[in-house]
Amino acid sequence: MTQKVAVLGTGKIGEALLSGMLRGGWSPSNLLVTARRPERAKELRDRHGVEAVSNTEAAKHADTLILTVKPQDMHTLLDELAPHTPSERLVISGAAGLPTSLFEERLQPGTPVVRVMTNTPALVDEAMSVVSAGSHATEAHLALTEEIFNGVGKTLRVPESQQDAATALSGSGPAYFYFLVEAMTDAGILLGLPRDKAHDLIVQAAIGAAAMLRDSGDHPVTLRENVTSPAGTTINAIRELENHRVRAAVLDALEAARDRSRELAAGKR
Ligand SMILES: NC(=O)C1=CN([C@@H]2O[C@H](COP(=O)(O)OP(=O)(O)OC[C@H]3O[C@@H](n4cnc5c(N)ncnc54)[C@H](O)[C@@H]3O)[C@@H](O)[C@H]2O)C=CC1
Ligand SMILES: O=C(O)[C@@H]1CCC=N1
Repeated sequence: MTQKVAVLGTGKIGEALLSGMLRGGWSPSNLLVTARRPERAKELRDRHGVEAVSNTEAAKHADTLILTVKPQDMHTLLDELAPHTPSERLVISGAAGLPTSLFEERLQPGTPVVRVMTNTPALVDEAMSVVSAGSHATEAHLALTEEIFNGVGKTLRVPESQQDAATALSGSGPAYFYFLVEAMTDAGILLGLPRDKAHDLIVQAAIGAAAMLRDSGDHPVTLRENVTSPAGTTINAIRELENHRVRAAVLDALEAARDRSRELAAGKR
């Protein structure tokens, strides 16, 4: 049977996923999108050749519904979907924080729900999408979810109890690296480099370091030690990072992100 998949609330993440599915060979005729604004629906139709429908039409006609609205908008969407969503639909939530139990309570009894936390590198097929099953999701539902998200990068299954932590590490993770690149580029300005050259140097250092982390098989400590010459330049910088408690700041920062994911689950806006 050909699966029909609908992306509901097609913003940044929804569109990244949609474009990845199209690149991965999904036919536009098997995909539906929904959007809040008619101009956005037209944009998606023009850009990707997919049909834009209402949320209730998507619930009626698609086998799988991928919900990519903000957590704060999910309750309104579920109010709309609940009366029109048969229990055999696979519902995939891409929202931070929200547990599968919330969807199971709001939709028909027995509805299979899968929770996924992806990240914006989906736009360049380098996402990490962390996948957890709700209580009615089977191996087949997880496999279909992974097939969809493998189109935009890698997938990893975790128990749902680890999803808030995964959100802090990998959902939000790219933002920390961008923040660091921004700060390091400013440091280049401080040291007298033109901004474009500073940017190029830092971005290439980031790409090179990422490739080493992925491909060398070496531990990050070894990779850092290999850069850090006795009485050299790097150790002076490392001393300042330690003086400023950057490691402790990272631990606190990711814990704060994890805590916010839990707050979203509790419905805190
Ligand atoms: N931005 C990121 O890096 C990541 C975001 N997420 C999650 O993905 C979800 C979406 O995030 P973004 O794409 O960044 O947000 P976004 O704001 O770009 O997209 C959400 C879209 O949903 C639409 N929408 C809201 N209510 C709607 C409704 N009732 N019917 C139809 N459309 C509706 C909005 O108009 C908007 O276009 C969130 O739940 C977020 O937690 C997950 C991983 C990473
Ligand atoms: O900041 C957020 O809430 C979303 C979820 C993970 C990344 N962005």
